[in-house]
Amino acid sequence: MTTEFALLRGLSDGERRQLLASCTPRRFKRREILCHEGDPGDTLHLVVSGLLLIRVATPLGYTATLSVIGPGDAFGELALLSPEAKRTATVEAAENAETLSLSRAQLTALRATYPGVERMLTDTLVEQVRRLSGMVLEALYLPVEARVVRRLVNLARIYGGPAPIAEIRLTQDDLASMAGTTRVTANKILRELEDRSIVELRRGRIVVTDRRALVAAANTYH
Ligand SMILES: Nc1ncnc2c1ncn2[C@@H]1O[C@@H]2COP(=O)(O)O[C@H]2[C@H]1O
Repeated sequence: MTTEFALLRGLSDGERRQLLASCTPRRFKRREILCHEGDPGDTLHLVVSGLLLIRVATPLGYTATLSVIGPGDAFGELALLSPEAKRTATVEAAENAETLSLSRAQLTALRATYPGVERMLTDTLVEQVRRLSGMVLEALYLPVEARVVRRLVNLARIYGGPAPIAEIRLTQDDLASMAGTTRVTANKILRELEDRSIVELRRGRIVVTDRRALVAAANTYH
């Protein structure tokens, strides 16, 4: 089955074919770093397989996991959009992964020829602004329980697809940093969910055993 890339949705079939033909297939091993925060970047990656962690250094000097991306997602577009820009995050392979990469030079050539590519880059920025303002709203106005539960719902989708049970292969530290809280608080919320038979806590992973109940719990905060 071919991966459908959200980023390429607005392109015509011809434009999409041309763009994919310019890409270079790359393979990464689990724990390999695909790019470092602060480094100059000149490659856009489309994720074909595997899951990748988006990490940043916090103002207090910790490394926080912000997000997990997987097949059909893209990363690296931000540093490409401005010539001097540095990578805004470190991207690490959570498991073996494959991407299709496109260099700045290739993208520049495609931009000059295909109008859909220019539109695609604008759409990407609009999407980033929407995502970031959503995150700010959540961080400012949702209680911590809601943030943790909503993150779990999202991660269950990424790790479990349509399956009724989702095994999220992340630590409680990762979940805590994605929800903007401490491990102690995240653990307390997870234990309450465990008491309600919604999740099971295992070493280095969180198993969502009742996704329907988890979604219902997330909806109680609307
Ligand atoms: N909060 C985030 N959620 C998802 N992806 C992100 C986030 N922050 C940065 N990225 C991606 O990580 C990439 C790191 O390199 P770039 O800054 O070029 O482009 C960045 C985005 O594609």
